[in-house]
Amino acid sequence: MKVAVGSRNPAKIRSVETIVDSIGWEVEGVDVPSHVSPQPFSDDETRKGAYNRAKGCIALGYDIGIGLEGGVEETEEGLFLSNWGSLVTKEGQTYYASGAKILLPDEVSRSVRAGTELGDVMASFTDQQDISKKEGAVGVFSAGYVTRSDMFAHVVKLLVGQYHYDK
Ligand SMILES: O=P(O)(O)OP(=O)(O)OP(=O)(O)OC[C@H]1O[C@@H](n2cnc3c(O)ncnc32)[C@H](O)[C@@H]1O
Ligand SMILES: [Mg+2]
Repeated sequence: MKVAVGSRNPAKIRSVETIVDSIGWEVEGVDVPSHVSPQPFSDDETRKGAYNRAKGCIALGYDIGIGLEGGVEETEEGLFLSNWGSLVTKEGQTYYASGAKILLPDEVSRSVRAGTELGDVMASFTDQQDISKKEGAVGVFSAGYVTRSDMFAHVVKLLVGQYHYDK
């Protein structure tokens, strides 16, 4: 089974590898377009980005494409992190799962609303350039209890699990 993750971000690739290694799926990280803005601003946009990435993998000839997308969602309480995943098969089966959500601190939300990508805001907030490829905002603001890879690994379990339920 040739499986691709629609991203070169090691935090995303690792989260898929962790889950599918044991079922014998080979995984590659590939560059595909999300066809949404670099910083999605709603659940819908984030979910679409995940789906488009998964479809992009199928267009490249893989049997299964997995798309993982990070975004934010405005609520009455403030700006929440929003994460989505989608798994698409070459036969056209499509699955969705969303990831954990946490409220972002005001200081971070202000910069994101003003137009800076969350990854860049987090890089200056933590003084670590590649934080989005490591523990991510979710890791930082959960004191390391749930890293970006942990969070996406849960999404991938939900995706692969739904796929297996159907088989
Ligand atoms: O290379 P890709 O796959 O695009 O990986 P990315 O880190 O840019 O991730 P997304 O496009 O899915 O996320 C959109 C933006 O939100 C940022 N982001 C989302 N979740 C994050 C998190 O937990 N920590 C840091 N940045 C995050 C991310 O860095 C981007 O600026
Ligand atoms: Mg991105």
